[in-house]
Amino acid sequence: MQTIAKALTIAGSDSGGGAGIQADLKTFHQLGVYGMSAITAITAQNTLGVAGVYPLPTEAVSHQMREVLRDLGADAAKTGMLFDAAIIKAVSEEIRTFGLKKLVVDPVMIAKGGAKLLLDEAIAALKTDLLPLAEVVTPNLPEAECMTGMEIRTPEEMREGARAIHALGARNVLMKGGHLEGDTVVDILFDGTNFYELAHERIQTRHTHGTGCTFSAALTAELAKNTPLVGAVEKANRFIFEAIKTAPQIGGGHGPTNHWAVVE
Ligand SMILES: Nc1ncnc2c1ncn2[C@@H]1O[C@H](COP(=O)(O)OP(=O)(O)OP(=O)(O)O)[C@@H](O)[C@H]1O
Ligand SMILES: Cc1ncc(CO)c(N)n1
Repeated sequence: MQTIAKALTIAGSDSGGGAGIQADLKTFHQLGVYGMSAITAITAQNTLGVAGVYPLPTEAVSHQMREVLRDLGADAAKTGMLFDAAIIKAVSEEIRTFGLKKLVVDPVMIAKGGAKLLLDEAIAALKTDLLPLAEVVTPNLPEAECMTGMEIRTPEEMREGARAIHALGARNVLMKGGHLEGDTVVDILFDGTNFYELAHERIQTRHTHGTGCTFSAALTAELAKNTPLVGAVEKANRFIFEAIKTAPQIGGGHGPTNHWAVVE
């Protein structure tokens, strides 16, 4: 019996189920990976927005990670919403202690409805403590702008932004292009030497809640299964495209994607 691949999500809870650890665990499961979680914050949230944010005590986050990693271990892990510098530092310490190498950092900062999921005072800790531990960091364009101070609105500016973020220590940078203008969505992977561009048509829909979480969870699941990085990014890209295209169309606002999406 082949040992099941295991992935750990270190992220916030989205009560609406479309983003956060809920999206991550559903995506891990759909891609055949055993999912585990260390919750960093609770949000009272639905498709209309985030009504409340309740960060957990730092020790509660560290303790969840230690209990999972000392017993079950993880073949790959991702970080999502981390909220403040203390949580970022505690999470970074446990990642170093347990030697987690296949780490996807999804630098969650602002929810689609505009709610702040990362305090401004935590940006520095994200860059100095967490990015150097990342196998790959997956910023959307506003997050990349925040981390670099650059304006990033075009594929060329995405490539320059990727270089700048790589210089902060992440081994690979996946710039997510959902916020680009126009009918084509381009994701750009930079490995420190080469750029890999994945372009596809923009799906005209409002149901894109949690697309970044779902994408990075799919990427994490593939890395947990030892898929090489470029192949893992390609699979995650296909998964999120199908998940958006077949979204369940629920909720009065930005609805969730389809975490039951099937891709080869
Ligand atoms: N309308 C769309 N049509 C097709 N692909 C999309 C669309 N919107 C986003 N994507 C894809 O979804 C993935 C996530 O990109 P996006 O920029 O939406 O992340 P995000 O802003 O972090 O998402 P969220 O904040 O909702 O979690 C990328 O692979 C992107 O190409
Ligand atoms: C808990 C949580 N994490 C991440 C996002 C980003 O969509 C969200 N809306 N909620």
